[in-house]
Amino acid sequence: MQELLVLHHVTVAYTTMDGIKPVIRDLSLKIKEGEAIALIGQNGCGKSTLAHILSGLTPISRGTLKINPSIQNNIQIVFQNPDAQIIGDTVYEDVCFGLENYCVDPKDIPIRALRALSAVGLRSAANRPVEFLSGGQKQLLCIADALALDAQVIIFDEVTAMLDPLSRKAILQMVNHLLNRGKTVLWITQLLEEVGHFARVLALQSGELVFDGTPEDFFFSDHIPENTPCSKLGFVPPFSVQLAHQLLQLGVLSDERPILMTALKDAVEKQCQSI
Ligand SMILES: Nc1ncnc2c1ncn2[C@@H]1O[C@H](COP(=O)(O)OP(=O)(O)OP(=O)(O)O)[C@@H](O)[C@H]1O
Repeated sequence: MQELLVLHHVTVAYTTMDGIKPVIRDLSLKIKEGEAIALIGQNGCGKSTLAHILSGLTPISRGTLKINPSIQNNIQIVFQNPDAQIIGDTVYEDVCFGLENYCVDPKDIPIRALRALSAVGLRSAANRPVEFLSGGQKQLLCIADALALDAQVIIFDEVTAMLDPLSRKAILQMVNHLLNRGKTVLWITQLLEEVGHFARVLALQSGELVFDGTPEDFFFSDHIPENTPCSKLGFVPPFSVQLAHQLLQLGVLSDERPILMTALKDAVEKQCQSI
């Protein structure tokens, strides 16, 4: 798979009243076509800043960012705060706004807008004024805006924070669908149980990339839970991972490394069947 985004020793610093404050420190990273990446880290560690660098919204102070020409103007970001990106008066107008800005053929706009709204469950709210939407519905609308533009790379910045469990599940299924269509997804989250939906996990700490690997290695690289990168870096693993570690220690599981609750259930069922 070709490299789409390459960060080479990137530093971003802001001038504050206390002097120059680096928020991304000497970070190198390659993102390839079709990758499914979860980005985690505590509040203020620089996740959104990294997302803004990758989407060209934040200039870098030092280092380089190479964007593959095939994705120039084809990276979309869904922001943490939906009010920061909603422009239209109605739900339908908001999706159309982005399409018009990207000079999409006017005859294709209604089809693409309504298809994107259907994908997030807002088709029936197309004519509703945006101020009548709940916070979670506004977030779904922002996701529809990005879907309508059919971007090659989509960055989701903590988009499930305001969503109920069913909407969260639906969005994660939609992300899976995007990945199956070859899209590249960077999923920023504070919810470690979501990491199991992705193939690669990046962890940031004070602007530094402190882990880059598979979720399995992040949660299970050592059979002692306290020695895994997850615990050593101060993250609390999701309940399913904590339970899996206990079952591994008890010998109920042998070498499985389930992260999602569904995977844990499957692993336990398999063991039960073999008894
Ligand atoms: N324009 C700015 N000027 C000065 N400091 C900034 C600016 N934007 C962000 N910061 C600082 O950069 C740091 C990283 O912010 P960022 O929003 O990237 O963190 P985050 O990991 O996304 O946090 P959260 O999980 O709370 O959203 C924070 O300390 C923040 O205060």
